Amino acid sequence: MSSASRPLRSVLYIPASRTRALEKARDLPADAIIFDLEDAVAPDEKEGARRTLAEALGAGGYGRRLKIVRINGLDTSWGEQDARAAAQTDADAILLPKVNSAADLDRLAGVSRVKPLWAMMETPQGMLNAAEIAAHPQLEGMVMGTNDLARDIGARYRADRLPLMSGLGLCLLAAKAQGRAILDGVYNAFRDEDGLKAECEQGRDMGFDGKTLIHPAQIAVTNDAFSPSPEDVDLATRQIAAYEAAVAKGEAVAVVDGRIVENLHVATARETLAKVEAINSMNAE
Ligand SMILES: CC(C)(COP(=O)(O)OP(=O)(O)OC[C@H]1O[C@@H](n2cnc3c(N)ncnc32)[C@H](O)[C@@H]1OP(=O)(O)O)[C@@H](O)C(=O)NCCC(=O)NCCSC(=O)C[C@H](O)C(=O)O
Ligand SMILES: [Mg+2]
Repeated sequence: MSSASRPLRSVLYIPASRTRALEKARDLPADAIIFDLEDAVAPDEKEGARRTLAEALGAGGYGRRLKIVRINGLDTSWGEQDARAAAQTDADAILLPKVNSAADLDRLAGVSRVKPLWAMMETPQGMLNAAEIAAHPQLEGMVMGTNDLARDIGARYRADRLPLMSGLGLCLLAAKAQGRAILDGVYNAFRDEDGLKAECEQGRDMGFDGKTLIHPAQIAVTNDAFSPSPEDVDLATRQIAAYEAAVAKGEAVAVVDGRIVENLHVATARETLAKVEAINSMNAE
C-alpha cells in the first residue's frame, strides 16, 4: 500500500536510541513513525542507535504503520552509513534532514536507490527551492521542520505561527502541485493539549495530511483533529446523494444546506468518505 492511500494523521518521532520507546510504539495508535537518528540522538549514541534501530525493525511488530527513518545529514560523519543501514531494513522510506535543493536528494538517491525518499523542509533555502524538491522523482513526502525553520529565520514563537506562514504555504503548494504527502511540524509543549489541538486544526485547515509529534500523549488529539467528524461524513453523504439526484435530472448543480454542490465538491466528499474507510481499515488491524 502506498503512503498516499494510508492515513498520515499522527506521525510520531521516536529517538532510535530509546529502546523502551521503540518497544512502546508497537502498541501506540500513531498512523506512522519516524525513527530518528538525527536531532533526538546524542553524538555519542549515534552508532549504537543505528544498531538498536536495525534490531527493532528486524523484530517487527509495527503493523501497517508507515515506517520512516530520519538519517543524519549527508554532510555529517554519520549520514551515509545511516542511509546504507536504513536501506537494508524494512523501513518504508528514508527522511533526509535540512534539504536545501533537489541535488541533496540526488546525493541520497546515489547512496540508496531502493527506498522512497522524504524531505525535511526546514531551511530558508529549502523553502525557496520547495518546487524542485517536491518534483524529485524519488520523493514521496515532505515534513515541516518548524523548529529549525524558526531558528534560521529568527522567528519568535507565536500561537498563530504568523512568522512561519510563508514557508508553510510555499511547501504546501509545492507538495500539492506534485501530489506528495506533506506533514506539519511538531508542537513542542507536549503536555499542552489545548495548544496542540489549535495547531492541529490550523494545519488541517491549511491542507496538511497530518502532524508530526514528539510524545505519545499527543496522538489522540491529533488523530481526532485530522479525522473527518461525524458531521463531515453526514454532509459528504448528503452532498453526494443530492448531486447524483441533480445529475439524474440533467442538472449540474445541487444545493445542500443553502450551499451549491458541483462536481468538485462531490470529489471532496468522496475523498472524505474514502479517508474514513482507510482509517477504519487501519484501526481494524
Ligand atoms: C520529550 C521526551 C524527552 C519526554 O520523554 P519522557 O520524559 O520519557 O516522557 P514520559 O515519561 O512522559 O514518557 C511516558 C512513556 O512514553 C514513552 N515515550 C516518550 N516519548 C516517546 C516517543 N517519542 N515515542 C514512543 N514512546 C515515547 C516513554 O518511554 C514512557 O513509556 P513507559 O516507560 O512505558 O511509561 C520524549 O517524549 C522524547 O524524546 N520525544 C521525542 C523527541 C524527538 O524525537 N525529537 C526530535 C524530533 S522533533 C524535530 O527534530 C523536529 C524538526 O526537525 C524541527 O526542526 O522542528
Ligand atoms: Mg529539524
